[in-house]
Amino acid sequence: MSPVVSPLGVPNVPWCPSHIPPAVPNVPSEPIVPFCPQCPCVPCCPLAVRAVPNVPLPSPVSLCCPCCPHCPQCPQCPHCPRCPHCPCAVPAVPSVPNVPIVPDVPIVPSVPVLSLLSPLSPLSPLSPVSLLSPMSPVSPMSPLSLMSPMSPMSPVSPMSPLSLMSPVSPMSPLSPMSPVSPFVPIVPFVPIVPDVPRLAHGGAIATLIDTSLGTLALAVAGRVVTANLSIDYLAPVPLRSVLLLEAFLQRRQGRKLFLGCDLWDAEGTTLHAKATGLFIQQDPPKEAARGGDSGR
Ligand SMILES: CCCCCCCCCCCC(=O)SCCNC(=O)CCNC(=O)[C@H](O)C(C)(C)COP(=O)(O)OP(=O)(O)OC[C@H]1O[C@@H](n2cnc3c(N)ncnc32)[C@H](O)[C@@H]1OP(=O)(O)O
Repeated sequence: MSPVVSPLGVPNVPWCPSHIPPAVPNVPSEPIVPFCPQCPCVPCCPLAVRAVPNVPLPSPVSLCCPCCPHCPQCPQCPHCPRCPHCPCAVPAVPSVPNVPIVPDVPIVPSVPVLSLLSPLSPLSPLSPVSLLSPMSPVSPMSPLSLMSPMSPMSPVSPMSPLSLMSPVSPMSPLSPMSPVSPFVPIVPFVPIVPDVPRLAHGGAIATLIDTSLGTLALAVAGRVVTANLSIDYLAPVPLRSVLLLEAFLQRRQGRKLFLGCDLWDAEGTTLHAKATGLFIQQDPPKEAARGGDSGR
């Protein structure tokens, strides 16, 4: 009997009985199916986010399954984040009023495993790093998600696609005048290839940090670009780990926003990285803003 080979060339990956097998040479025509790259089912798809035991389920939830019509029938997928029967599905996020939407903020390109959703931003589901409004459908292929718990140490649901909100006042926009604006997403990294122990790529972590800090800067000052980003990688980040990123505005000088963040494991016990970033406000024009403070 030939070894089962997945579409990604990984042998011995469990098959999903709910899926119709593609025509693969030398694969027996038994009622077993290689994992489906379109299916986020936990046991059979490397793109899935593993369920974390003892994590309270978000409530209320909005249920959707935009990408995989087979998931609802799949008995092996009780924790599929996109399955209508899964209580771990995307939590409903109320709209955030009076937050400026900046549609043309440059998006950091091309980290294929990242997709970031923000309640502040319009839908961009096809971007490698995409922004979703809270009322928008979830990017179906998003294997990376961020979620805001109510406090940095609270239990989190790694199954939820990203929402970025202030943990202090999740329903309120960040105050532009606030000296510190904490900002706590949760980030599960998942591998493209299953069951291969690897570490998260430093560039992916940098993208995560840049985007998270940029989102905070955007919430504070509108359209911004990154001028400087400095990261200390303190401990490796295993794939499939769930992370907690806490970002804060350190100070603001005219158009310049100095931000910092700490990247923890989900329990808040291991500090994986620390970073600082300088973001430059693009609006208003710099000459008008130079009426404020200066200094590097
Ligand atoms: C899921 C949701 C996602 C949502 C995601 C949303 C957020 C996305 C965040 C990602 C954003 C990016 O990655 S953007 C892509 C990467 N970044 C870029 O491409 C930026 C390229 N660089 C530039 O465009 C420019 O150099 C700027 C804008 C940074 C600065 O040019 P400028 O506008 O002419 O301003 P300029 O006068 O030179 O500088 C303004 C002040 O900043 C200081 N300054 C400028 N650069 C630096 C620097 N590297 N280090 C220190 N200080 C600096 C200057 O001394 C000056 O201080 P003083 O004299 O006033 O005191």
